[in-house]
Amino acid sequence: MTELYIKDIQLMDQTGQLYLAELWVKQGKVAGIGTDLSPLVSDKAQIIEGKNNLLAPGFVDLHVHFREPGFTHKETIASGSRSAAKGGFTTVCAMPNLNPVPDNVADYQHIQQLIEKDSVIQTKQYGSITKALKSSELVDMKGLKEAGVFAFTNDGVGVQSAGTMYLAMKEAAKLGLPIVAHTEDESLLFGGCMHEGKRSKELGLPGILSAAESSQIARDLVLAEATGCHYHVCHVSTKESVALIRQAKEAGVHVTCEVCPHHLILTDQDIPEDNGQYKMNPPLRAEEDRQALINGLKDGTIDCIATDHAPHTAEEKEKSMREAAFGIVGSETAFPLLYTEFVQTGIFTLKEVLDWLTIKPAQVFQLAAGEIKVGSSADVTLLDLDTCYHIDSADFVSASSNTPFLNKQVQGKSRYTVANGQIVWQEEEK
Ligand SMILES: NC(=O)N[C@@H](CC(=O)O)C(=O)O
Ligand SMILES: [Zn+2]
Ligand SMILES: [Zn+2]
Repeated sequence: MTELYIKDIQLMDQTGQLYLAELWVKQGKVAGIGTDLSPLVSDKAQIIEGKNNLLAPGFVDLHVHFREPGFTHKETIASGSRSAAKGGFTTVCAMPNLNPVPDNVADYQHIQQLIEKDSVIQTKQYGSITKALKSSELVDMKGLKEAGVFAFTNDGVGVQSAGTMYLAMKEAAKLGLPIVAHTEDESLLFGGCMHEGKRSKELGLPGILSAAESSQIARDLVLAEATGCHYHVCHVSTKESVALIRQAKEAGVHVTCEVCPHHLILTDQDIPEDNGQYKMNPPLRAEEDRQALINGLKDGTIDCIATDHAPHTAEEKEKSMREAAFGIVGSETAFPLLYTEFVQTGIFTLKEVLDWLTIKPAQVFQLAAGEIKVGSSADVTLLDLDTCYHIDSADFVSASSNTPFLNKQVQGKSRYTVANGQIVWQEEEK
C-alpha cells in the first residue's frame, strides 16, 4: 500500500479560512494532518508537491451513468470511474438504467463484482425500484438491501403509477432506505425535446412542460409524507419543483434533492440552434427557473450538486434535438464550471461550492465520505484554482465527450485525486 506525503497544501477550515498544512496518507487512510509531519513519514513515502494548491475532500456525486453492463460503447465502469477521478470525485452513485437492470440480486451482485474489479474510486450502485424500470412490479427490496443496495431509483424514467410509488415508498420506509426519483409524468410529455417556452417556439421544436416534472414531485411529496419514506429528487430543474420541495421541507417531510451544474449555468435561451448537444432530461429551463435553483441552493432547499454524468456517442448526439439521445457528460467539467461561473463571479463562495460537492451529498445518504479526517479513508483532490484552459474533447478520460460546454474557457482543475489512499488521477506536468 502506498504511503503518500502531500506537502505545502492549503486546507479549508469550517469557516472557509485557508491554512497551510501537510497530509500524510498510510494504508489507505489519512494518517496525519499538520504542519511538519516529516518526522512521522517514512522515507518510502511518495512525495506530492502541493505547490500551495487547495486540498479538498474527494467530491461525492449522487448521480452518474456508467453504462455497464449493456451500453459499454458509451462508457464503462473503468472509464467512468477514471473520468470521475479526473473531475475530483472519489465517491459516486451509479444509476440502474443498464442492461440487464439491477432489479434482482444476481444482476445486482454481478455489477458489484464489476465495480470491485474495475472502479478506481468508491462506486455505489443503485438498485431499481421496479422490474425492468417499468411502472408495474416492485423489485424484492428486502433481498436487494441484503445484497448491498443503499437506495432505489428508476432514473432515466419516472415511476408512472402513483400506486406503485406508494407501495415502493412504504417498503423503503420499512427497510430504512431512500427512494430516489427521476420525476417525469409521461402523459405530460407530448413528444417534447426541450423546455416548452419562447425558445422552443422560435426553434419550432416540441416543448417539455415544467409541469411534467413538478406535478410528479407534488404527487410524490404527498406519498412521502404518508409513508414516512426518505424521498430524494434527482436533477431538480424548475422553479415550481423548488417551491414544492421548500414547502414540504418546512412541513417536515423527509425530502432531499440535487441540482446539476448545467441547469445552474444554462437556460433554453442559450440553445443557439437545433443542436442535440443541448438535449438533456430534464431540459435546460428558463432564466426564472435557473434563478430559483441558485436561490434553492442558497437557502438549503436544494441539498447538493450532482452531475447526472450521462455519456452518449457522438453519433447519438450529432443530430436534431428531436432525435438525439437525452444527456450530457459532467464528471470532468463540474468543478471547473462551478468555480468559473459562480466562485469567480462571487455568486457562491468556494466553501459553499465545495460543501455542495462533498459533505452535503455525503449527508444525504449518510455516506462515509466528504471530509478529511485522521483515520478516515484517504479520499482527497488537489485543486489548482489558477490555471485557465478551454474544455477540449481531446482531454476527456470518459469514453464520451457529449457536452454543450466544449470549447468553453474555464478556470480550476484537479491536479491529483487520491481514492482509498491510491493516486487515481494525476495531471501531466507541462
Ligand atoms: N439525464 C439524461 O438526459 N439522460 C440520462 C437519464 C436521466 O438522468 O434521466 C441517461 O441515462 O442518459
Ligand atoms: Zn433522470
Ligand atoms: Zn441520470
